[in-house]
Amino acid sequence: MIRVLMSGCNGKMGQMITGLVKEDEQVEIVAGIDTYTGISNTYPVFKSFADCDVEVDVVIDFSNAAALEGLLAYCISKQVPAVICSTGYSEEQLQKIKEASEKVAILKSANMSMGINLLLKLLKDAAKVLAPAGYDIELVEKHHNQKLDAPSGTALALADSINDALNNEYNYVYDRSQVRQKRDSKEIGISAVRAGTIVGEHEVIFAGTDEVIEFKHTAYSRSVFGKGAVEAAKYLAGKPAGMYDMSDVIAF
Ligand SMILES: NC(=O)C1=CN([C@@H]2O[C@H](COP(=O)(O)OP(=O)(O)OC[C@H]3O[C@@H](n4cnc5c(N)ncnc54)[C@H](OP(=O)(O)O)[C@@H]3O)[C@@H](O)[C@H]2O)C=CC1
Ligand SMILES: O=C(O)C1=N[C@H](C(=O)O)C[C@H](O)C1
Repeated sequence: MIRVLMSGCNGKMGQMITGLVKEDEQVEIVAGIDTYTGISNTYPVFKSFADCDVEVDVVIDFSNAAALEGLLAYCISKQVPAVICSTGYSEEQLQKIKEASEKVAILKSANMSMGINLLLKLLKDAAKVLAPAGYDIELVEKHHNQKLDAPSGTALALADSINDALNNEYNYVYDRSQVRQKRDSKEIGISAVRAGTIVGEHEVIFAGTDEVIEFKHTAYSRSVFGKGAVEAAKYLAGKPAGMYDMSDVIAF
């Protein structure tokens, strides 16, 4: 049995995974970390990583960027791999994650669904054909009204995947409200909508002269993220130090 420490266990994703692993014979949650204490679980819940004294094989984190320091310190000192699914990290925090991966196994992914991870690959091919032909690239993401960060981690990952295929020559434009000039051809526009209970929608638009191609992914349930995270935890438990992502877990 793989013993999971669920970071953010009392949040939307933490509770989704708590439900999912009840049906899984290979994985059990043996402890949780959360600042919110309004939910009672079948496992002990600690307010911080420093308080956790339960032995675990892997951490799954769906909490908040503010939890990163404690998470990395715990994983390095206990030599426990981490599946990091939270979003909204600063450049400095991303660098800390990279440095930590030299000491312990880390799998970081802003989106654990199969669909988005396939899209990350497909977009590279599309961008290599369409960008040189003069197509403009825009991304629109839509999420629920409780989401803290914008744009979504997934939107940034999709833009990075496209930009990577285009020699990283593109700049990201998040807010056009103060812009008083025409669109530059080497930009990727990224727009965010926050409304209701939308689980997650990402649309990538390649717009040329008289022709538009759109790639769209819609998550109808958080289970697509939860299932991916549990598979990632099974994959990562026992792995040596290094930086991993969902392309290591999902074979296309
Ligand atoms: N990679 C992926 O596929 C996905 C990633 N996400 C990301 O996962 C994160 C969590 O999402 P979601 O479950 O919807 O959010 P929620 O706000 O529902 O849950 C987060 C939980 O973490 C707790 N928390 C906040 N700060 C800390 C901290 N410093 N230490 C410990 N616990 C903390 C929150 O408590 P409190 O309420 O007291 O703040 C809350 O209970 C977000 O960053 C989101 O973008 C979400 C879905 C899919
Ligand atoms: O906060 C969410 O809900 C989600 N966050 C992730 C992100 O920021 O990309 C993934 C998913 O879209 C849901």
